[in-house]
Amino acid sequence: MTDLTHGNGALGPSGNSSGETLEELREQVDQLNNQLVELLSRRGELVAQIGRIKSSEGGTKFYDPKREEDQLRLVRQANKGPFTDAAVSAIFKEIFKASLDLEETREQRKLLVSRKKHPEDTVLTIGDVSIGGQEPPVLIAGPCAVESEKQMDSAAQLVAELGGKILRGGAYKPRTSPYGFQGMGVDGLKLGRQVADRYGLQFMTEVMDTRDVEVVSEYADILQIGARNMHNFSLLREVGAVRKPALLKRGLSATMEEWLYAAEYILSGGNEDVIMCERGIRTFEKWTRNTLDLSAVALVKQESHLPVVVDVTHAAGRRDLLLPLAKAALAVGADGIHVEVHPQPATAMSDNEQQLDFAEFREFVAGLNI
Ligand SMILES: O=C(O)C(=O)C[C@]1(C(=O)O)C=C[C@@H](O)C=C1
Repeated sequence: MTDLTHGNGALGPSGNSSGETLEELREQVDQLNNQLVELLSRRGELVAQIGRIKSSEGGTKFYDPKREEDQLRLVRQANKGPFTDAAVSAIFKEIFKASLDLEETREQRKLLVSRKKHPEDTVLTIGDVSIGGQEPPVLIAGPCAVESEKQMDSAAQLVAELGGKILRGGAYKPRTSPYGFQGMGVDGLKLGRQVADRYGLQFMTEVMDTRDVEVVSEYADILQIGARNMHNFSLLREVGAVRKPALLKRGLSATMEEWLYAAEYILSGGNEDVIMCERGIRTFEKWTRNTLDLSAVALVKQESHLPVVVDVTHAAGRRDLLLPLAKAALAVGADGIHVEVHPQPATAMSDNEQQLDFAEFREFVAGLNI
């Protein structure tokens, strides 16, 4: 039925063609409402049975868009007015939504990232490194970008010497300018892998594109998802489909809820090994590049069972704040610290304002005492 007019066209301004009074008409409407509620209850009971069948077959996904579309088609065919097809469809969509709520139990509606679903801390084991729970905090360090064998080798040697466990280094760089250094790509992945193995470290590197998830997984121990990609749901799904731990940075302006939902994308794909990484958020403050949100660290640790680390390098964008921020992060319960170190920050191909040189890194680690 297609009716684009508004109102009850056939009736004159005085309204009533049957001669019934307002009260009589309202009484009939009340009776019909009762019948509609009764029909809705019967429908609800049937749908709840459908839900039980789906659960008993091991299903966790109750939403079935095709079934809803088929029903909407039949409903539109049956519609003889006066409501428009669009109006009837909207009513049925609400019914489907309420029906879905009936099918999913409270338990099933809890997020996988939530402590309500998983009360114990998740402790990730990556090679010989454990992160989360009561494990001592882990140091993740290395250059912003993989630039050369010499640069990576010297950084990795120092990271290992000072007790770092995870070597970082970007082979694909998300740069503000398309003319900035974009990273060494696969050659950078190979270099990072070789050097990490040489010093007994795990290798973490960023994956930016769904098309690279496979090759990055081949060389890296941890897939980093950068802040700018936290909302890239295709990438999150792709990382959810692999069996490699992922470090998920919080988006520049993401709320804690959005950040946790982003992690939920990965967990719901079957990849349960996610590390949350707070790296500062955009605020009105200009003296720091970002504002480190320590409450997010404490709160996400309360709400979620996943390990949380803090990237102090990007949090403030200033070397002089790295140590106090790292100490504060550990004090509120962070499971690790992420920091960038480069043999010659001044000539680094990216982030030369923020990376520590070797002497500063030694001082930082000594001060941190982890
Ligand atoms: O038929 C189903 O599979 C149902 O789950 C029932 C129902 C419905 O209300 O009709 C509910 C939600 C689904 O998205 C599709 C249909």
